[in-house]
Amino acid sequence: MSFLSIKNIHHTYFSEKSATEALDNISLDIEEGEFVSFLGPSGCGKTTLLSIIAGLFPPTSGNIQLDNKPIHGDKDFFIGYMLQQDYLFPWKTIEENITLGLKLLKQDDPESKSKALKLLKDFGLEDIEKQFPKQLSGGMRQRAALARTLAVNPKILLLDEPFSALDYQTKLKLEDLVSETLKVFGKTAVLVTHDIGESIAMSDRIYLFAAKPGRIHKAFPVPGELRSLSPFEARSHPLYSDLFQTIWKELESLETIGEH
Ligand SMILES: Nc1ncnc2c1ncn2[C@@H]1O[C@H](COP(=O)(O)OP(=O)(O)OP(=O)(O)O)[C@@H](O)[C@H]1O
Repeated sequence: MSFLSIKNIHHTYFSEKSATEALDNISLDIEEGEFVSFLGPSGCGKTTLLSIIAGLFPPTSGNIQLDNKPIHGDKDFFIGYMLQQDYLFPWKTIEENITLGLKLLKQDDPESKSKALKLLKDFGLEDIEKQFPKQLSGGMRQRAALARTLAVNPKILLLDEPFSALDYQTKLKLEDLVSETLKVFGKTAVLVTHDIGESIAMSDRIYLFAAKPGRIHKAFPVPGELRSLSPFEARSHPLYSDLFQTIWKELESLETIGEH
């Protein structure tokens, strides 16, 4: 079985007056160390699926397993979440924020702590470790959030539009840092994004979702030539432009279908 195995997931949100079918028969497999993106128009169920992978709630039906174990109810599973907002604790220093997860999990042995502090250094945060989040730029705060997420050594990283609130230059730099770090750590990751370019530059595979109900429209493997480059370098490769055009046309066709 694959590292993350999702089989025939359906999800419906029920309220007193209505039922919204958010996901219709989603099946996909992600191998350990792969980087996969969920791309698609608003409301196509990307965040719902990411939340189910995170174990925030179970799907209405279907099966999901991580590392051969069901996700729900298994407290050993370790899932790192990185969001648009950094959610650092404002009253704690950057160093305290990064080591906090270790304390909560009672993993703050000297070795884990020194690994966490090394991340701080690797991410260029060592000079500001005693500062508080509000003293830092958005890019620095996201770097600290990434270090905090990796410090607890999660099995999988779920990235929900983590770059979308940043200015363009910072976003490109952070994409490179995240991509390089995940390759070095061999981490499995799922990125939710609206940005076609970002999904091509960072992923091994892209799932394009369609809406109403949310479903996988098509999967696009990213050519290996791009995977050996940094996201920044990948953006100027001809294969990047080819895939961009292909996905753009598919997205347009989805919108046309939606208009009728
Ligand atoms: N808590 C909820 N209760 C009811 N309906 C919901 C809830 N959360 C999401 N939905 C509906 O489920 C569908 C999928 O939503 P979801 O947020 O997963 O899509 P998305 O692709 O992540 O959208 P976006 O890109 O805008 O964030 C939408 O129709 C949305 O309105």
